Amino acid sequence: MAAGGSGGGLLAFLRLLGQLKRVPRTGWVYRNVAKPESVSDHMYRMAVMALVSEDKNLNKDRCIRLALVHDMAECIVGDIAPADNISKEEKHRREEAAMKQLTQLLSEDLKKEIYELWENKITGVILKARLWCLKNQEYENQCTAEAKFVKQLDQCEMILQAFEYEELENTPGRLQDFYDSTAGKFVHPEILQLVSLINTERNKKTATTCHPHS
Ligand SMILES: Nc1nc2c(ncn2[C@H]2C[C@H](O)[C@@H](COP(=O)(O)O)O2)c(=O)[nH]1
Ligand SMILES: [Mn+2]
Repeated sequence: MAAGGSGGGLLAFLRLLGQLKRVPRTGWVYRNVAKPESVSDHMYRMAVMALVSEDKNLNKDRCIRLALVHDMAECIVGDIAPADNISKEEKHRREEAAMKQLTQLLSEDLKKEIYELWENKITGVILKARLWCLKNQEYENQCTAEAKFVKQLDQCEMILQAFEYEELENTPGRLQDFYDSTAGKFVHPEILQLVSLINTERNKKTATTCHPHS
């Protein structure tokens, strides 16, 4: 690891990043989940989900990097959930400023690498984003197959976590809205297969609870 321009930049970057371990995922906080995971918990499993992908058409290394970077700005901005009713433009503005603050602590090469990986996260099209696409920016504006795959991992990891909370708290079906809001958003075959497995396991639990004597 090369320290950033100011030498102490790398340590400052890593300490800011460490805040992700203490940022609870807002979606669970709003639903009163007892011990909500952190943003880094979420991104770690996403990175492993990318690691175990067998799709040879995807650049797996790039997917892992995108997963590790996609919510990085939340160490400064916090975890903005749809329920916060903050516009995509305002969310992007805050996260863009945070990513600039974070990456300016690193060397020029690393700054460019990490900032460009992050930039392709905007869903929907903004003219500026299209220009970024041309410069091959990644996650923020869903330019590449890898960015689209990682976006689906983002939502798949979330519904898997919702199922696990329902199991842990023995409240089958309680977090149904996470399933409703992501319905139809999964396209990649591997992710569709994983979502199907999650739904099968989850439906068993719900069925058992509805008819405890069955
Ligand atoms: N209730 C819902 N909450 C959602 C949904 N999509 C995301 N979220 C939550 C999960 C996180 O706490 C936060 C942002 O998630 P990102 O991974 O996009 O940073 O919002 C949803 O569909 N329903
Ligand atoms: Mn995420």
